[in-house]
Amino acid sequence: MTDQVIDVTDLRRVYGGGFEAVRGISFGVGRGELFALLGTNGAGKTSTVELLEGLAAPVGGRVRVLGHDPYTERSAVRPRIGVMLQEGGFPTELTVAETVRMWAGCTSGARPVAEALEIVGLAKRSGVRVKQLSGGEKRRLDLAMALIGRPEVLFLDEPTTGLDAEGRRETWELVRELRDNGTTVLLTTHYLEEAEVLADRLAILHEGRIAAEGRVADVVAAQPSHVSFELPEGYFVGDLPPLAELGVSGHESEGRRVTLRTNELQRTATGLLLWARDARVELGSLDVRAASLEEAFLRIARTAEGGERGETGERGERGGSAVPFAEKEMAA
Ligand SMILES: Nc1ncnc2c1ncn2[C@@H]1O[C@H](COP(=O)(O)OP(=O)(O)OP(=O)(O)O)[C@@H](O)[C@H]1O
Repeated sequence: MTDQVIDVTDLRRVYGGGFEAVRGISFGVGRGELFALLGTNGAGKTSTVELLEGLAAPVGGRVRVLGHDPYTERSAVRPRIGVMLQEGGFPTELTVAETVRMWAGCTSGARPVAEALEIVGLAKRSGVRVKQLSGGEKRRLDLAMALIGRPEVLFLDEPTTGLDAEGRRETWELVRELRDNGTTVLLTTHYLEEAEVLADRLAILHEGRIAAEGRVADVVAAQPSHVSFELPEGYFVGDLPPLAELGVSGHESEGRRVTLRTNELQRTATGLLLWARDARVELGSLDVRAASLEEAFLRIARTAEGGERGETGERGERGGSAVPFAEKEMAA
């Protein structure tokens, strides 16, 4: 008996017209873990999650949720999972309490309605019609529905879209509590900060493939840091010390603006500043920036669009590697 609650191997999904939306992805999510699926638009997040929820059958590969095939063994899986969709689409004339009660009536072992509303902070709005709720309150109602059956696994599809900063933070707090109480959570989101704050591990999907996967810190650590600056009139990149000696792994320059990429930020920044001091060079708009998840994400998107100048843009190993792309070796 393994504690792998979601187990995906070489999963593939092809739509009617022959379009391959999911191109052989593999990942696992352990019990009580919060796993985030990030991706550029059209990367295949929803297509993947629908396979995990058992809404469609894959054309290839294997999915197991709680040890079962969610499509062919739907009745074994469905009562144990909760799904929060992007658009709940509930009748808007019913009140909040009526809506949850209706849903609870279709769910075995449902929580009491009042408890579900209390969890999502809608207790005081129970008598209000759904059409009168704010966008954020509607999202919380969607979450109440997903929680009604005390799910072991919770699928959250863009749970904070449309929420203001406070609403987003409240939802994060709630999701964290659920995870801390043992619920396994699979989250898709466009908000990098959301993944950074919540996820134990994440995968970045691009064009149906996993471009990077791992703990947030590992995905970030696989990215280079940047030092950018403007050289004074009459200076060029060639006037800098040999870049390899500064620990630089790649660079771009446009006019006098230079950006250095490095996995040794302190060495690069120190070497550059010592050179500038000794050469009496004033570096303009100096910006020293450590790697971030946003950088990892943008880099995947940019490289896929044709590659950054001066880079090879090779893909790293799929699934399990936190290293998305190889850096071009710098010639000294
Ligand atoms: N029913 C369908 N028929 C054909 N192609 C589809 C269908 N649904 C989705 N696609 C295509 O599959 C690809 C992946 O779509 P999907 O909705 O899974 O991406 P996503 O990562 O969830 O995107 P987004 O972040 O924009 O919601 C897209 O190119 C999309 O146009």
